[in-house]
Amino acid sequence: MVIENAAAFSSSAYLRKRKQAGREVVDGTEDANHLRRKQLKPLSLQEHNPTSHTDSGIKKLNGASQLRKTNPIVKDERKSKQPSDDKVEWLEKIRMMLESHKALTGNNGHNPLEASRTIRKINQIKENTATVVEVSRESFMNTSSLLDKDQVHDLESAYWNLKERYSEATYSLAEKDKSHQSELQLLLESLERDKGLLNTLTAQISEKDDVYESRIKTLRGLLNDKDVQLAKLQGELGNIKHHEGKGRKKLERELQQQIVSVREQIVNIIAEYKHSFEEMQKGFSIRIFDLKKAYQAQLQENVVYFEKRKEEARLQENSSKGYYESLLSEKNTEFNRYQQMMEAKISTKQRELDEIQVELDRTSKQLSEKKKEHLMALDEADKLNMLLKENQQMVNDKGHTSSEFEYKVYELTKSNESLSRKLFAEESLRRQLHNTIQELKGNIRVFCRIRPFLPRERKKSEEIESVFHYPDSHSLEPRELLLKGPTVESSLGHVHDKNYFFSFDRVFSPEATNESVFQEITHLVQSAIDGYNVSIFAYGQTGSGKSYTMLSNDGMVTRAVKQIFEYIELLKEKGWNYKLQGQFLEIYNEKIYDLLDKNGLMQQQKHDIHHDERERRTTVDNVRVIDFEDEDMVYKMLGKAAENRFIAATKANERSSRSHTVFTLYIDGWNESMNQVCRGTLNLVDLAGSERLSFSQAEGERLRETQAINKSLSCLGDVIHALGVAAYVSGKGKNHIPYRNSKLTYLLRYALGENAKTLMFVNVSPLKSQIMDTLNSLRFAKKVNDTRLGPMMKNRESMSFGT
Ligand SMILES: Nc1ncnc2c1ncn2[C@@H]1O[C@H](COP(=O)(O)OP(=O)(O)OP(=O)(O)O)[C@@H](O)[C@H]1O
Repeated sequence: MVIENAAAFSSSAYLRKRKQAGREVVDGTEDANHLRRKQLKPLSLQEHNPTSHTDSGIKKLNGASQLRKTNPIVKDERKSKQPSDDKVEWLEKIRMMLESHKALTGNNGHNPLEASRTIRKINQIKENTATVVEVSRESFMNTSSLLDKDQVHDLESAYWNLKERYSEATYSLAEKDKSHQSELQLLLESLERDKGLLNTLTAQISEKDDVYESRIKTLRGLLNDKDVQLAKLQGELGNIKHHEGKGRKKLERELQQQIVSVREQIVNIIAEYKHSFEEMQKGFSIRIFDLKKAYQAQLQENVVYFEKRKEEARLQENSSKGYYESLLSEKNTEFNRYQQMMEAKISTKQRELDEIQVELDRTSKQLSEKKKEHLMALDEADKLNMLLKENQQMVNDKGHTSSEFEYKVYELTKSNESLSRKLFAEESLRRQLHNTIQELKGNIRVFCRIRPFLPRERKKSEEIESVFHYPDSHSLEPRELLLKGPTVESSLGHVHDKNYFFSFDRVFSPEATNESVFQEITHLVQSAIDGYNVSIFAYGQTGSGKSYTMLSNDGMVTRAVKQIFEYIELLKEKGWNYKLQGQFLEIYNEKIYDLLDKNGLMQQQKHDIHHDERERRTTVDNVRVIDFEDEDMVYKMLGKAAENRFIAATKANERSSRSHTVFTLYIDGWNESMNQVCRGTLNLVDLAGSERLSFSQAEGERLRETQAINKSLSCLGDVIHALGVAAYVSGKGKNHIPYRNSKLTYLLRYALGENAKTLMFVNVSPLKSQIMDTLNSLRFAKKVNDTRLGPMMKNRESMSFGT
């Protein structure tokens, strides 16, 4: 029974366990490699404490040795093969390797301190450069009113571009540093696992020692039992020797046999013990050898890997540091060059603007002198008229005609005629000067108007965050707008807000009233009275305030009509008479509708456009043109047009934002005594909503509408652009202007052109959710704004740097 137990413990079971332990080592190594390859989440440096694990492993081993010291048999047997020393030595080696790994990763692996020092350095350079950029930018912003929009825009773009590159560079360095650190952590984690495995194995070895100790104990117990049994038998044998008789011999033989058997058993137990002990020693040595080999391979691999990473990190760091430093210095040089260029431009512009200012002052002075003279002449004419009347009265009263009186009447009539001519000449001069001033301002102008938040929008706190800044709001004529754009992701995955800078002829913040806006267009209305073709457009997405600006009760249309009637009344004194006529058309799906003809509207009457090249006038077939005798007639007509528009629409609200309306006032004046005529037109256009309309989701009627709106708005942009190009190329008129590409541009052919004056309102919403539409509208308006017609702008263009 005892022998069976000992054998079962010694051979197969132990060998099976040893094999298992061997496989665990291999698995452990593979596991660590696998983890490294997979780059699992690293431990933080602070969590890692390799020394404590190593120490605890050694402590356990010492505990096992201690146990062995209490057992003399084990001690003697082990001394011959020295397994315990071997193990201690091997563990000590592993501990040293771990220590050297720790030192390697802490001091010589990829050095995070070095990387963060590099980042700090780069940040410092970046900060310095950013300060230079910021200071320069501010100084440019202060002088930006002296620059044209392209230059300011270029400067702004260069600035933002530079800023973006800096932040990308910084971000990239920080990312690299992060990835190095995480790799480092991963390696530390791998070591941690190796140490864990080592501890487990150490524990297993100790466990085996314990089993071994208890087995020895059992064998010793058995031996003791057998010794006792033997002593007892020998005692019995001694006692029997004193007995007499026949039975003694037999008893003696039996006892002798039992003693021999017990001795044999003892010998077998000792042999079995020796055998199993040798087996265990052999197995233990093999296991130690295997473990040693596996760990040495593993540690060697780690050392090679660390060395390689260290070298890679060093090379990478050197190259990226060099790259960003050279990028920064390149940008600095570029910026300095740009700064010098802009300074040169500023001083040129300053000189040019000074000259223009002098010219404007001179013209304005001339104008006010003429006005004074004109008023004095009016006074004189009144006095002479009075005198004439008095004289005629005297002649009538006295009932006699004297040649003296006739002569006086003749003289007075003559003088009256001369005064009328003078008045006419002065009015002509005023018109000429007014036009010169308008041309100096540019024949295409763009005003940007941001509508206020509506009461219902104020309830949504996420919407009322302001997306606009007004950099020159302190100025009398604010022109600049900064849009805080949508959040974007750079090519390096860096997420940030993008800002867009725009500059227009005027920027009206949400507080601006229709009255203050009209102040800025009153000169254009005056030009229409003076005989020019003037168009005022409202462009913008649905709900951005186009109709409010143009068609509301105190909007541009109402105010323009009022101004025209008041002025033509004044002109009567100067011998000018005027006839005012108007039409109101709607363009929907590239078809024209007459909003003043309800029946024609319902029957979808056909309206063809005709152009009279000589008169530079456009007429449309089957359209009602109303004669206006007073302001009220215009307002009634506007009311009727709004009513008919509503009736014509199947889905009233949608159609109103998806069609263009064109209100045209024909202003015809004549001066009989001077035999002069002047013919001006004023077009007030409320354009269809410019929101980004996707073809993919539209179908049927909606698709047609979308196509029509996109086409006509882009044609409008193309025509304005082509006019801008045509103004600067030689052989004017030869350039093709694509008026025919849409109904809107074809209808407004003479209102959009070299001698015409165009103002575009770009209306934008303050809502954050509509930022992309706002950006699109502002970009379209910028394209229009960049097109300049008129002497001043030609002059400006020739002064700018041609890049
Ligand atoms: N400057 C402003 N002050 C006060 N309210 C305004 C202003 N601009 C627009 N609104 C209001 O905003 C709303 C939308 O304006 P409006 O109808 O003029 O936009 P729209 O661009 O013409 O839209 P649609 O293309 O649909 O015709 C209206 O309720 C209008 O009264």
